[in-house]
Amino acid sequence: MSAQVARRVAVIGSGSWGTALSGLLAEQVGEVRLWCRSARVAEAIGATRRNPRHLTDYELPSGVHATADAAEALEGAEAVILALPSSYLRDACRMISPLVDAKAPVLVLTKGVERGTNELMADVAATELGGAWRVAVLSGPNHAEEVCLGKLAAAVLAARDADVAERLRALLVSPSFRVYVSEDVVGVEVCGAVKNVIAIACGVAAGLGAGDNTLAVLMTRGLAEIGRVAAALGSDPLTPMGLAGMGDLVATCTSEHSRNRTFGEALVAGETLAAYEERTGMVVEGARAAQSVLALARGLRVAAPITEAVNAVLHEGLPVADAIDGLLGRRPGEEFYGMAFQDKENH
Ligand SMILES: NC(=O)C1=CN([C@@H]2O[C@H](COP(=O)(O)OP(=O)(O)OC[C@H]3O[C@@H](n4cnc5c(N)ncnc54)[C@H](OP(=O)(O)O)[C@@H]3O)[C@@H](O)[C@H]2O)C=CC1
Ligand SMILES: O=C(CO)COP(=O)(O)O
Repeated sequence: MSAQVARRVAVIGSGSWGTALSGLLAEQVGEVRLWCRSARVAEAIGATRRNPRHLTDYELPSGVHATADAAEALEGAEAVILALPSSYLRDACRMISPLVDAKAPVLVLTKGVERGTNELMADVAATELGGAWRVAVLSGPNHAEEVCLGKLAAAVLAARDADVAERLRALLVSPSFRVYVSEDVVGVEVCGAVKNVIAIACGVAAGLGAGDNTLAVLMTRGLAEIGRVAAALGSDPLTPMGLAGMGDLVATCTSEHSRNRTFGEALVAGETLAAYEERTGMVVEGARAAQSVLALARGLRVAAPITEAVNAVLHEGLPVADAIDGLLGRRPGEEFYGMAFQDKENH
């Protein structure tokens, strides 16, 4: 890879974000090879320059070459971008592992915590592809629907190795996409996973007719929840205040583009998770993260009441009204209990 750009990078996953990011990368990179799960999708992109399943109005630049052949996608790739839902990340990493250059930096776009292991996505990628030093994560208020239109957005790219961060940042920066860097991989990942759960709660509240004050309370107490989990994992207390935390929380909890928020609204209207995902063809990561974030929080002995309520509604059959009663029945105490600067016994 040259100091600024690469000749070729691979994007693994052709959902909304993999599609939009491929277009963004094509501004800096000679060739972007986009791996699609389905040969039909790859062929359609080749023939029409459009992804038939996601962002269907978006015309991909000619520098993006779609293929369903993982070996072709990864051949000569100087960097690898993983744009898959959390449920499929480990299997996909295992599938591509023999094909990835051992020195290529790996950027994870997935926002979630793996179910069962409660591992963060960068850890899954590092285990399966080798080398935590070369694995970075990107997070922030980045709805694909807006990024592909060139509407101004910003993200934080976190890596343990400053050189890896700079090499990956150079691939992505553009006049419409600002990329900041951080060393706090864990904090950035916690923000991205937990905000999706809070966005479902906001969608439920909005669907029930909640006012702006209520939604602001949910977001702020959601940020406290993010902060407690992140602090308990030893991450930088400032990270939740940044693009991956507050920035993405606000975008996801308020945007019409958010699957998590609109799923919350659909749930109140009577739609199931399976029906929503089937209808939209997209993932609601917060529904999965509700379980794994709760398990993580319990293991760390930190309170995550909103996550607990969302999990109980989605996975334990608790009626929404009872979940709300449970949240409102909690006594409001110290605003910042359980944060880094407080005694851990207060969690
Ligand atoms: N969309 C966005 O704006 C953003 C998304 N993210 C994160 O990026 C990650 C990817 O999300 P996104 O691009 O939106 O995905 P989408 O919700 O748009 O699409 C779902 C993706 O999952 C794929 N898929 C479905 N079943 C399988 C399977 N069995 N094995 C492998 N892949 C499968 C689909 O493939 P197919 O197309 O063939 O059906 C499709 O690519 C998520 O973690 C999300 O939170 C992060 C920032 C922004
Ligand atoms: O992470 C995202 C925007 O930054 C996408 O959020 P949703 O998955 O809720 O659409």
